[in-house]
Amino acid sequence: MNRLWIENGTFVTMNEKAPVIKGHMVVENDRIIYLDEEPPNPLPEGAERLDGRGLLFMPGLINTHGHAAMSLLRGYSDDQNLQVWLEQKMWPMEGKYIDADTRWGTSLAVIEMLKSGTTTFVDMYDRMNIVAEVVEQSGIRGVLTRGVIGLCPSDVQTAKLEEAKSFARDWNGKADGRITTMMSPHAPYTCPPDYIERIIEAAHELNVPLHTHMSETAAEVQQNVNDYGCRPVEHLDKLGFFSRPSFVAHAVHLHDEEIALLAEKNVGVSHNPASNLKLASGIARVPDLIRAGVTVSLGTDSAASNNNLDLFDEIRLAALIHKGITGDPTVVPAYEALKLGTLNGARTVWQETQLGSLEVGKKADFIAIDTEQPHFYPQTEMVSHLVYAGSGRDVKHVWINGRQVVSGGECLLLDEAKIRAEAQQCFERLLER
Ligand SMILES: N[C@@H](CCSC[C@H]1O[C@@H](n2cnc3c(=O)[nH]cnc32)[C@H](O)[C@@H]1O)C(=O)O
Ligand SMILES: [Zn+2]
Repeated sequence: MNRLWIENGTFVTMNEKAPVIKGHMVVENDRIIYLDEEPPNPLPEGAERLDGRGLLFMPGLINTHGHAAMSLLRGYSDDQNLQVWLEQKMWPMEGKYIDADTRWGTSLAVIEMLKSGTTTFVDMYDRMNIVAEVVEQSGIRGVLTRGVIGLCPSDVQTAKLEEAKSFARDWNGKADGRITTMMSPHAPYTCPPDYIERIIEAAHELNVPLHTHMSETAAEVQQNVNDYGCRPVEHLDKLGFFSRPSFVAHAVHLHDEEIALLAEKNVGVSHNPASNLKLASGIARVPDLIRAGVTVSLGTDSAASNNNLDLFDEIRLAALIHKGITGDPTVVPAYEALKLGTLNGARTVWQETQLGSLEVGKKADFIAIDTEQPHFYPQTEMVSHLVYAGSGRDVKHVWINGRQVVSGGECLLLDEAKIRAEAQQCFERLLER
């Protein structure tokens, strides 16, 4: 049995009953078994002890949308809109990817996420067996899905669908339960309606949730109206997408009725503010979504449209841009922003009972922030400091499923120098290929 006793720490729990606790936490194997102001009594036998002074402990961040392997394309195409970026820049390069690119691109993304405090990430990509292997090895938690683009002959569509099904079936619950799977049409504009229906049917068959990109740009919404006579929300609803547990990425361009429908059907929204700003897609109606009762969480999208995978940036952006665009400084206050990156992420990926807050009985997925730095002083409103002054660079230690995966800012289970070197080489070879 493994026990860890953290003494005299500050815990931002994200549990509304006791949001900040100065005290002690005990982890046994993969779970939190004690969290209180008083020291545990009796003292946990044989526990490793950690002096929590100067550290702030909080739940690991949950990144609910991304494409990890695209980190190889960081900086490859900046300052373009989605359509040009995707069709003229990303797809041609991704078409040249080989297994090694996915492996080292994903590994690069995973070390970046771990070191900046993300303990669970959603990944929609291809060659997902490789992604799952990286997840297995790195200790991170992944909600993984083989996204499919259906702009191809029907035999290729079928082959991709079968690959996505096998992946979802084979890897669900693997890596000590750290991996769960979903099915995903890439987007309504890249998958014909009958293909989306087949994907939904497969999700029913396998009993897994659904994920997709939706209403990211105004142009995409207009195209949907031209092609199918309705906007993407209605389109997906008619196809039966929301009949399964599901969440969508972006949801930037929404009418009131669409927000109401997402709330009614319990569809989560992964808000990706940096990616949406950089590709000039727009700004999602986050305060309205929250007010309507939609579960909003945060995603980085890929490093090719962000350009980093530090979820603290998304938290800060979510807290700032909606104030700016609504003219109301009370929207998305600090605690709410932090909740989007933690508890709401857990809710979005259907793991709210296990993740997203520090509570007895939940999984031990948590991070330690080094608060002995000028930007955390005076040490008063620590939630405010985390959101408005903090960043992923302040993360010192990370535990996932009770296992320490980052110590003193270094990944314990992955060779960071090798990953950086391999990623560099992969990119150079991609350019030559
Ligand atoms: N290559 C697969 C699809 C993989 S899903 C991941 C896809 O999402 C694309 N992608 C990444 N970011 C975004 C975004 O913000 N909006 C739409 N697509 C994106 C990315 O370029 C990649 O092609 C196939 O052909 O079936
Ligand atoms: Zn995306």
